[in-house]
Amino acid sequence: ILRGSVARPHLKPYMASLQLDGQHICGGFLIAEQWVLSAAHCTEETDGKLFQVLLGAHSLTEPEPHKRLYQVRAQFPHPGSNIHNNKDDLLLLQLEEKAELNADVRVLPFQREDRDVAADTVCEVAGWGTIDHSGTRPDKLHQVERPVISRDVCNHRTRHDGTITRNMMCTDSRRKDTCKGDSGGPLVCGGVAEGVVTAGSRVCGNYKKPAIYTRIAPYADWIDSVMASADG
Ligand SMILES: CC(C)CC(=O)Nc1cccc(-c2cccc(CN)c2)c1
Repeated sequence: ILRGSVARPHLKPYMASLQLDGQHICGGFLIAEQWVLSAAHCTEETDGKLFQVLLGAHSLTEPEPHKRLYQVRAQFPHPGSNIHNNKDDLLLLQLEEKAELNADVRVLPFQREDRDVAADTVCEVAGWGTIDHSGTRPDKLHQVERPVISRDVCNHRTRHDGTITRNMMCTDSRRKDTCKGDSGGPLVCGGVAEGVVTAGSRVCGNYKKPAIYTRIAPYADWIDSVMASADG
């Protein structure tokens, strides 16, 4: 998160850190006791290895009461996701067991009504992604508030030039923005997850390249079907 602030500890108890060999790679969030939602492009550099999922954390390194690293039983990238574009950039992770829910570990509801969030709505996004242009990675969770911008503005020739589909949404990226390592985290508007951070142009803090999110509502049926099929 560029030019945000340190989050209030454990006030975003749905946040997950997707890790490989103890290193934070991407964000994610708890959508059910045994399920985390993130971004499919986070698996681009994992060479087929499964993530480990850290829940209940504020600091990535310090001991905290309800912090716990969960093994992943299976990962389900959306079948339409690919490395060439941001389409269907969603990843469902089934935890090896149900997460123990408590004050620091809680499920975040996601939007099921497929209707655009109004432009200028101020939403918030959090993550352990880089916090400056030198690529400094924070130990503590950061957050930032960002206004939604309309799909038409985001698709302008000088911005994302028509690549933003109905299944995506954008927020203003002037100065304050998401960045490397924030992918997979939720865009929360009015306490509900409306979008999942995607890397898009992999540029941060440039107003010409608004932040892009995969809208969740259009994928509610896919999410439900994967959870139902794997839960048995
Ligand atoms: C395997 C993946 C972690 C590789 C990757 O995602 N790289 C990367 C590099 C630079 C910026 C970003 C990035 C992320 C989230 C939002 C944005 C845009 N604000 C950029 C992402």
